[in-house]
Amino acid sequence: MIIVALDFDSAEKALNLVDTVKEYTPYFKVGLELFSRCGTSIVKEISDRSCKVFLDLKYHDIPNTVKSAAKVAIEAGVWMYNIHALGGYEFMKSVAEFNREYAEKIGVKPPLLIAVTVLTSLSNEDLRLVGIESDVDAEVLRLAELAKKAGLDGVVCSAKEVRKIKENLGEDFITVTPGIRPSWAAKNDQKRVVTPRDAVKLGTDYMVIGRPITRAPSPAEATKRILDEINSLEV
Ligand SMILES: O=c1ccn([C@@H]2O[C@H](COP(=O)(O)O)[C@@H](O)[C@H]2O)c(=O)[nH]1
Repeated sequence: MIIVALDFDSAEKALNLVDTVKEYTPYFKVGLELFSRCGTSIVKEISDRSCKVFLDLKYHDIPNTVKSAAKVAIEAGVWMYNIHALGGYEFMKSVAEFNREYAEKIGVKPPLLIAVTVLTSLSNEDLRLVGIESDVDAEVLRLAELAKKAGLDGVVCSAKEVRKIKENLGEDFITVTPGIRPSWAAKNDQKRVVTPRDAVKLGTDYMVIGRPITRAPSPAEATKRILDEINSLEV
């Protein structure tokens, strides 16, 4: 499944893109730029088009502050949102409990809650520079284990780490993987990249794809090309 990252500076640009590619995928990601510009109205406008919103604000703060922000995401009706696993076990556990309890209180289905492990723009060398001695693979698995124990639904990681996560934590534990790059697209600032075809082979649940689609001369053709490459796996 493809989640298209709507990294735009206006609702108009984002909604044009949604209208152009929603026949290929109903999943869209609203991140820091678009949410800072538009707030929850953009979530409503995308949901009104029968599409699902992954709110990618990567909450990382003390539990009380994040629970207050999570209220906004739950009330807005997002399908999925995320927090940083580095916020810690107690933090993740209390947000997961709050997610279920608050959704029940206001009478909605709890959104999926997932944890960011190690950003796909980071490599082993980058971890060393911030004092983390373990390799990315080991760090991702450790944080994913903690997220599962805390009651989260899944993690954000690179598709490179999906097999290890599924083998250790089960096929049902959701993996959401940015850093997806078709062979014909630029890597940009992503370091742990995987092609869409390989990501599917590795068992990713949701691929997050931004610039290869949104900055393509024809976003619809780029999405179709990616889907054709994935579907050619089945022949
Ligand atoms: O580890 C992470 C977590 C989130 N992202 C976000 O995904 C998209 C990727 O966009 P591309 O244009 O395909 O690179 C972007 O919105 C990031 O904020 C990530 O890349 N890595």
